[in-house]
Amino acid sequence: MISILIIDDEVEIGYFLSRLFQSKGYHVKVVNSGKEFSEIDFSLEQFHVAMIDLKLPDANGLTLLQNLKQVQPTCKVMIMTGYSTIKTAVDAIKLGASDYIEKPFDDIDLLEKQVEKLLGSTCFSNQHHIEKIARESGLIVGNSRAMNQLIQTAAKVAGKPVNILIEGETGTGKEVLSRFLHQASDRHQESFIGVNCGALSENLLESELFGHEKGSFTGATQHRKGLFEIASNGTLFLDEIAEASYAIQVKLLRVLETREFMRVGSESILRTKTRLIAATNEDLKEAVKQKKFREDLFYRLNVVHLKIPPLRERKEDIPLLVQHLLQRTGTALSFSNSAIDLLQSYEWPGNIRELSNFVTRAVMLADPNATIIQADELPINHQTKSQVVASNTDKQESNLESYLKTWLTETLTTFEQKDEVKLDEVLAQVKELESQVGKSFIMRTLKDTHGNRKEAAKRLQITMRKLRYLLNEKT
Ligand SMILES: Nc1ncnc2c1ncn2[C@@H]1O[C@H](COP(=O)(O)OP(=O)(O)OP(=O)(O)O)[C@@H](O)[C@H]1O
Repeated sequence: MISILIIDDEVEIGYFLSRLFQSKGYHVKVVNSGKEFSEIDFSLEQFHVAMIDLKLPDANGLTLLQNLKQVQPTCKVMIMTGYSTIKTAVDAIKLGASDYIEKPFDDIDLLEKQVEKLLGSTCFSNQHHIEKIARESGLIVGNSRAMNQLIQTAAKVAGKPVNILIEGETGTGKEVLSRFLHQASDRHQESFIGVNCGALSENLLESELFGHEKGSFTGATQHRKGLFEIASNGTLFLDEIAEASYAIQVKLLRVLETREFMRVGSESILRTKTRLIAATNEDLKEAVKQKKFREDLFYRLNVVHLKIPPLRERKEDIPLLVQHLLQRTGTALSFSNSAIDLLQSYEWPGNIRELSNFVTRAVMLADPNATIIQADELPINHQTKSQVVASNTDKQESNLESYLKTWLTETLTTFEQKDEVKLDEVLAQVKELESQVGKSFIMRTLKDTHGNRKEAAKRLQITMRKLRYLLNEKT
């Protein structure tokens, strides 16, 4: 693990730097005086980079630099000085420092870059750290250039105190990416809380976000903290932000501008330090043009914009994703190369969520004695490359016909049998039919709308809530 030593008598600076570098997964040791420095056992602790303040109350930074270089010659040293002159900087560099930086730190980017540069010349790389966090967040980066670039950018902005807007079709991994951003930030030990703006009514969403006082509305029997309060030191993920009503948008804007809010039914002002990540599967800019989304809120949220490409545009990621999804089911099964080829020829309108459901079903249906799932066992009705129809067991889209036939045969057989029939079971079958028919229509429409759920719900004349319900997702 990369180790960084900070030597500074200003406790706040030590704290700030340790948070900054700990959030990158580095080990950080802070000492506040020459005395504390002399107490370090360098035979036990190896440092890759040391940041030394030139002015300490009981020691000269240049002397500490020399002492450190004697015991750990490979450690790179960055001098920090509030009284930077070319002379002291040149002196420090002559004595073995690799770089210097002026205090106060106006440009944290520059500071990070300078330290990364020093680390780059040691044996560790930032890439290693990004991969570790991605793994911990359940995010497979894959082999595509687009995803790799996206994750590099995400890693760079994760630690910055800026709002982030994630855009991507349904199931592309917006929530997974936001978890990665949280994990890669210095808030990773605080809470990460997500809320789906489309899944709650306006009143419920307001109370969920801001909390409420006892008696503020019918049913408010207790006072309740809102997510801006609960996740004050952490990250708040607002999924499907375009679904937030105009009134909620106004309230969100106020919190983002002032960091202040009030619980429903209260007049006391509360403060929040929540870091906000919003996600949308529709073009928010377009929603602004159509006056459905507030422009001022859009600009507040869109400080950093991360767009996740749909799976059909990064099919080279499918092998690694499939491997991950298989592991997630706990199976030892794998897919043959031709099976992977087949999966890569499908368009996946429901993106990784659809792929994930597909893998789970393929595992469930696999021959119990098999170790490899072959292409011809896959429930994909493969017509022409890149123009695949759909899966039988998904019972979605055009295979609806075969599902209906099977359903009808099974139901008629039950009807014709003379033994006792459990009507409840038959009715459960009818419910299943309703759900599968709904799902098929939705999947077909999602394909037509390129994954735009709102548009799909509009075309099918159902609410977003119903759409999600029929897809067996969050309600
Ligand atoms: N890069 C990825 N690596 C591994 N799994 C992923 C990745 N992206 C998405 N998934 C998986 O796909 C499923 C959908 O992901 P997620 O909920 O993050 O998508 P979403 O874009 O937020 O969906 P929605 O628009 O419906 O809210 C989850 O099971 C998630 O674990």
